[in-house]
Amino acid sequence: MNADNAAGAPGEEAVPHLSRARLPEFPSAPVRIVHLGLGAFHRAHQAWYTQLVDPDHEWGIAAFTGRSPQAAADLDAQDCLYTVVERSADGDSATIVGSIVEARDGGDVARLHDLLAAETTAIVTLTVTESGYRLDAEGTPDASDPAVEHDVALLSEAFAERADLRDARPTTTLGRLLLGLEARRRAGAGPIAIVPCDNIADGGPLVRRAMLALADRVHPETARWIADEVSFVSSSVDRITPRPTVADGATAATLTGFADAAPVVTEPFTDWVLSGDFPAGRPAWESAGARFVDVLEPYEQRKLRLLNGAHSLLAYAGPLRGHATVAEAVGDEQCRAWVEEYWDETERHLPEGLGLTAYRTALLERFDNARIEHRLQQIALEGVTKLRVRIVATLLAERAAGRPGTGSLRVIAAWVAAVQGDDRPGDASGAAVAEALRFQGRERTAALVRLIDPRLLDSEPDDGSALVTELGRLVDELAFPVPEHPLPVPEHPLPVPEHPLPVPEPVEGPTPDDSSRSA
Ligand SMILES: NC(=O)c1ccc[n+]([C@@H]2O[C@H](COP(=O)([O-])OP(=O)(O)OC[C@H]3O[C@@H](n4cnc5c(N)ncnc54)[C@H](O)[C@@H]3O)[C@@H](O)[C@H]2O)c1
Ligand SMILES: O=P(O)(O)OC[C@@H](O)[C@@H](O)[C@H](O)[C@H](O)CO
Repeated sequence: MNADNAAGAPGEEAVPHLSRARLPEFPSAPVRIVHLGLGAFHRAHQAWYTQLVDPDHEWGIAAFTGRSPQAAADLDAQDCLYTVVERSADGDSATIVGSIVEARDGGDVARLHDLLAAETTAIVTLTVTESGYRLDAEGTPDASDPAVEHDVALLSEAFAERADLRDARPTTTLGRLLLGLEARRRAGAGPIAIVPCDNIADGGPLVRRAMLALADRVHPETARWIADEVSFVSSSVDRITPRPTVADGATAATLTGFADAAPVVTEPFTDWVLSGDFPAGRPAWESAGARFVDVLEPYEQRKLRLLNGAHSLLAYAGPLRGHATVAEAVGDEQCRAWVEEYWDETERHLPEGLGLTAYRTALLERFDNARIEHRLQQIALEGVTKLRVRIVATLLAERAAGRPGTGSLRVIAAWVAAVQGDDRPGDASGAAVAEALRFQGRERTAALVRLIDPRLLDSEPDDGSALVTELGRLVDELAFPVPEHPLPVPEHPLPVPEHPLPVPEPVEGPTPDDSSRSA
């Protein structure tokens, strides 16, 4: 074995790296799917489903990173093979996955161009995080974001001049996707499906509107082609997949016998519900349990509001009570009671027939799995966008029904407490959060709420005054909790001296008032 292609300290038996030459059962399939956002979740979910349903190796994935090229380099070094470790409360099992056949730096726009211009490419999936779409509260590309404006200017020039698009360097996800779609239009390569797989609501129509708005600003002819030829598919995705750790490589090697620089650890549970058309074909994902439905909304709302909403609650309230992971936080009776309170409230605004009692029980079991080390710090990132998606609808509905919405308000209160703390969670809206924090007291609270969604204040009869008061009370309660056990009362009260302390005799002399008189 070549020493360059094996892991192990001197003296230890070397563990071979994953490679297709060693594992001929994983031949490279031709690329038919392009993925944007090569992170842990894509590897544990869409790529895993694709492998399960593609025994003849017809559906290869070319995956692009979003920001750092590292994940692409790590995967590329092992022929894009990697290990999915399924971690239940009882133990681990491993699967090697080979459906990703090309891993690229997201900046390699020329390759993205060529892949989308190919008729054989049928699907683009995305997992670039909620804030990676760079949308404002109305769901249009955020015109106050300099990166969005940079791409609009750059692509307007490139599209108008019919320049070689391979030379253009847009930096945003939607800008890059628009370049790829223009390449497809010019090549006459036909229709294609775009499938956002992030935790966003109504993802197909949302990304379609955003894409059309962007294209309309850049080149209206391209916008018309997208409206006619591109299908935007909504999907609700679920599989808890924490950020990988160094220890995961060792686990993967023990389970498979291969060293792996890009393993993922995930829970056994998985779910994928999709709605929309695939005009150029798709893998039979339903054979691995994915469901294709006409109306996605109920499944999506159940998942985003119950699972992700509770995750956000734990992510902000948990650390205030000393917890670092989901399992630790949900094991705390107080946090669990807050989750139940939030769920009771959320349930009132979910459609019937979704088996919510069983769903909640199953969620608690999944959260309780302490072998999945899902760090609250990771979930706490990007609170502005996440709370907008996960919490706002329930809170608006509760307030409209004349109820306080305490369970949902508490999630926002916990976020307010977190962003006011020393270790503020990272956020693409960080500058706006910092701006809001320049205010004090009620004004600060109102400015922070307005960032999440202005309707939370504007839809209130008193312009949100009572809501801000209630929020302030909840923030105080979270940040300065009343001790659960009041300070102990000594069993034997301090003895009262039998003889009171002697009162000193008055001292003779002038008082301050006397001084003027004595002068
Ligand atoms: N991890 C999970 O448990 C899970 C489950 C369901 C859905 N998801 C969805 O998948 C997303 C990604 O999760 P992950 O675990 O793969 O995260 P990750 O950090 O491992 O990967 C995220 C990917 O998106 C890219 N990215 C991040 N911010 C970006 C930006 N602003 N612009 C462009 N690209 C950007 C990163 O470079 C990376 O390629 C989540 O945000 C969520 O919407 C995750
Ligand atoms: O991945 P994020 O950062 O969008 O959100 C963190 C978690 O709430 C989320 O990843 C869940 O684990 C996931 O949605 C479960 O399917």
